Amino acid sequence: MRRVGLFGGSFNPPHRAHLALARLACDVLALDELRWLPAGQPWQKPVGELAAPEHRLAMVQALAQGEPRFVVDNRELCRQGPSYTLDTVRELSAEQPGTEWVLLIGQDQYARLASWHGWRELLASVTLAVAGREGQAVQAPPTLAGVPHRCEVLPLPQMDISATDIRARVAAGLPISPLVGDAVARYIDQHSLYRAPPGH
Ligand SMILES: Nc1ncnc2c1ncn2[C@@H]1O[C@H](COP(=O)(O)OP(=O)(O)OP(=O)(O)O)[C@@H](O)[C@H]1O
Ligand SMILES: O=C(O)c1ccc[n+]([C@@H]2O[C@H](COP(=O)([O-])O)[C@@H](O)[C@H]2O)c1
Repeated sequence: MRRVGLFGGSFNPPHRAHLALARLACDVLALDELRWLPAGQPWQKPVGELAAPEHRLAMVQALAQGEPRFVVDNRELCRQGPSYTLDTVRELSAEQPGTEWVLLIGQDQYARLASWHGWRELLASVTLAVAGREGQAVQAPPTLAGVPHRCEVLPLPQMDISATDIRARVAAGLPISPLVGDAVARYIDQHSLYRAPPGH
């Protein structure tokens, strides 16, 4: 059976921890393909400083280029309304029956999974692959106690990188290439993204 990784995010902007997580998942989980899925409306994120869909798509393409197993999928950017992962999994399952779907998330999202739209059906439809984040080891949250689900742990070394911090650094005029790579840093600079201080 084909095993395909699904990696959704606001990617505002995408950064090196995302890339490390995606590469690690491909190798450790022997994925046939990994699909990057930038979210159109990440409905649980505070609105405001979200770069336009075309910018986030271009940055993901820049970060993900050159890896044969990576596919950048823009379906959530094209869809109206809140981006629900369950909608995407349903669509993909209809397009590619007989595929095992592996959903990549960080521990921060695992902890909140029971707040996602249709989370019980989602958990029945995918295998989770979870990476620890900011010192938080992978741990099933109490809200999922007693809920059967498949979960693999991704042994990602701790990477203290967040898109929030990167946006703050851009606004403060600090360098970000080590955090996002040269191509994404150049894109952000050329399109004057994230220059206003957060909250403005
Ligand atoms: N440093 C990291 N280590 C492990 N997982 C991460 C890391 N950064 C992001 N992720 C995971 O990648 C996915 C997409 O993340 P997202 O695009 O929201 O980036 P972010 O850095 O968390 O953004 P923001 O700071 O704006 O909240 C989420 O599942 C998140 O948990
Ligand atoms: O489906 C949902 O209800 C849902 C709720 C919260 C987050 N998600 C997805 O989880 C991924 C990471 O989200 P975020 O907010 O950390 O960028 C992204 O693909 C979101 O669409 C999905």
